[in-house]
Amino acid sequence: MSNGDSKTNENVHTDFKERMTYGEYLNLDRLLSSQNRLSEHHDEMLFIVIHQVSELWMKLILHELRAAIDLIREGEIQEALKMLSRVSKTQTQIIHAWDVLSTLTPAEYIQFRDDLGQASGFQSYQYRMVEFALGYKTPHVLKIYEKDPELHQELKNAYEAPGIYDAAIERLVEAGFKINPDLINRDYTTIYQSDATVEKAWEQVYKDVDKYWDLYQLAEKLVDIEDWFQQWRFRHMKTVERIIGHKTGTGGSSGVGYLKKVLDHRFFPELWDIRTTL
Ligand code: HEM
Ligand SMILES: N[C@@H](CC(=O)c1ccccc1NC=O)C(=O)O
Repeated sequence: MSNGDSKTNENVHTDFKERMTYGEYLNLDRLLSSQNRLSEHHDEMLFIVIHQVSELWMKLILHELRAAIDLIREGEIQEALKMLSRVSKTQTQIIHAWDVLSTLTPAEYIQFRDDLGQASGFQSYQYRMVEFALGYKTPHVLKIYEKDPELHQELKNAYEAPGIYDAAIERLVEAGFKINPDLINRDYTTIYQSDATVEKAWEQVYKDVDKYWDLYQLAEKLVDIEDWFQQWRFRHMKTVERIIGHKTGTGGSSGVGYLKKVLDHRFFPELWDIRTTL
């Protein structure tokens, strides 16, 4: 029998866990020493924190989206819906960040803008991963990361993988709808184009909600996510307009003009079109 002097590995682990502090668990040392201002300007702290908070929320969104895509592909719609609800709630949080950032005036921002060099949100790889998961695959985006092979590979994998809408279309096929065969195992590196057979299928789902309850709920969750995503894009564009007007962006784009143009893109086009045809 043990006299209590020798501890098993499990006990050592438990002891560490018991002594572990809040700060250790959350890695706060690293998290809270990562707000390194390049200028002496007071408002640069706001600028950094808003971006970091947004990136943290994007980390959660990606975590949930990827798991949801896998579950949809496995036919576990109800479990996926729970994750997608969390995604859209998180999107509302990121959108509220724009209210805080709007307190930054053009006169304040211009004082540290030059210090940012060519850095730009354009380079946010998590943002691109979210776009990829939602099926928006723009080839110019991959080039940005060519200098970092590991990251480039990770993005390329996400670029080549089916997005959430492809997974939803697989479910339509599985439910017995006649879907254009070109869409099955299509080249996922291309941006999805609206398709008449998919539109017909969604129309049926919305006309017979009781029969297709899971698909109907999934469709509405996708609409939520696209809606909030577009609202994020819109608030970004308006905040940028209010802070830098029509100056060109540090990332080399035309600025507001570019951000307005991106707003034209639709992720799940048929789910919007059926609102008219129903
Ligand atoms: C003062 C605040 C901000 C300004 C003036 C600004 C400006 C811009 C501009 C001009 C672009 C176009 C690319 C370029 O040429 O640089 C851009 C892209 C982008 N920004 Fe911001 N931004 C601001 C805040 C933010 C914040 C808080 C985020 C959150 C992470 C963000 C994320 C992005 C992303 C993801 C893109 C790429 C959008 C796309 O390609 O569709 N930006 N931003
Ligand atoms: N593109 C912005 C700069 C900017 O906003 C930015 C710079 C560095 C890191 C993140 C940024 N945020 C979003 O684009 C500009 O043209 O002023």
